[in-house]
Amino acid sequence: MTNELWIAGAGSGKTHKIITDAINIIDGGGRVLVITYTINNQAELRSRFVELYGKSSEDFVVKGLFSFYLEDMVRPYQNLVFTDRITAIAFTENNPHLWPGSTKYKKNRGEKLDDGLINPLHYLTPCKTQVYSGLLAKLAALIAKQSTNAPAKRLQDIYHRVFFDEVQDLVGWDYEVIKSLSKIMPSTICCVGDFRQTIYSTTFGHKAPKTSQQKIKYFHKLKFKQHSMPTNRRCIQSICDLSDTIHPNMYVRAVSEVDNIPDEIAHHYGTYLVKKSQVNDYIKYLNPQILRWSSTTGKSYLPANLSWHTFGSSKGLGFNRVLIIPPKKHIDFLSGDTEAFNKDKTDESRNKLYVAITRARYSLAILVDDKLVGKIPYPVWNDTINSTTYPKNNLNSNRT
Ligand SMILES: Nc1ncnc2c1ncn2[C@@H]1O[C@H](COP(=O)(O)OP(=O)(O)OP(=O)(O)O)[C@@H](O)[C@H]1O
Repeated sequence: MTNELWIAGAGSGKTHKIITDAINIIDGGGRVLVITYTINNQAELRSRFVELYGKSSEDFVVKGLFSFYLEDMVRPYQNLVFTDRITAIAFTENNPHLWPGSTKYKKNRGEKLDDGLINPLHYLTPCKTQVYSGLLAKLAALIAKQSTNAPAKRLQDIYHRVFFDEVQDLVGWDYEVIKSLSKIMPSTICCVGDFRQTIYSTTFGHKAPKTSQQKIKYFHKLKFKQHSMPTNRRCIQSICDLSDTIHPNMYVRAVSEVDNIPDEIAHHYGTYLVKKSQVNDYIKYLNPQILRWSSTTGKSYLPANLSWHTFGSSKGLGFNRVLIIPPKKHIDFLSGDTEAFNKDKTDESRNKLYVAITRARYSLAILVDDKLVGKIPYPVWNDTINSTTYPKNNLNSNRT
């Protein structure tokens, strides 16, 4: 057996695979570590493990990426580099060594001091007890090197399998860490992800690999065996077909394996437009999970006290019914403007649309201005619908 890379589309069963593999290992007396980037995905992994296993287990360990770096890669060996104990992570989206809003570096922040020793101010805040999140992977890679891979040896002793989920979000130094681990663990690591869902980046900077092609090449260089999963097990075919339009000509067609629509859902399924003037009725009758571009999108016309996710925070989740509140750019794209994303510096906006669409199992509705109806090639939710035809207690927001 070799280390594995599973790259597969939304809803193909990547999370399901992690959990069922983990259960098999735990039933055989083993211990599993799953590392993922977002808090929502950590919660989703834990709850789906309990759903399938029937209870929680201390042999199923889920950690956020930064906690993993700090607890497993850095802190046990930090004396090799720093004297003070690192107590916490200082979260940084931007390079903390640059003056804000500028490309100018602050003084004395380089990695090495004049005497060749490591400069604490490169990795740690001035009080020297907090480590910058964006430099944790670099520090973990440094410690792995200086300790001749002691963290990997320790992990190999503790865990029978180590999963990295949402691997598309890893960049640069994260890959140096995976390289150091794979030297000691040639058959323990399983990386799982979908490059169409790259919407975060774990850190700033220019270190490769950054693009999906570079990342896949890196895994191949480390001798990871690549696998795929051919079908979508979450979304019905019409939702798969809409999701396939988001990255045209890049991937094979998503084929749905969902052929059974529950009775309580069957009165409304498929892909629809919902007019702004009817959004309150739609929400009232169908109780969809609301996914909005940002926390403020649609604020002026959506009812207050709704439960919602942003497109980004919905990653990893699934719902029977979804109502998308898109930004103008997404509406332009869905109206046929194939160049709507052309000026974007990254694929984040396009990928967020793909993530949002693929959260829906049975019905996907997209909110549009009334005047745009007719310009977008999807049916409009039936505005003459009679509320008595809708069951009061439907299953619309059940997570999958
Ligand atoms: N082998 C399987 N047997 C039965 N159900 C499955 C299987 N694989 C996946 N499913 C179901 O299909 C749905 C989607 O699976 P899952 O969430 O694991 O996909 P995913 O690839 O992680 O999705 P995403 O990347 O979009 O978050 C879930 O409801 C899951 O329970």
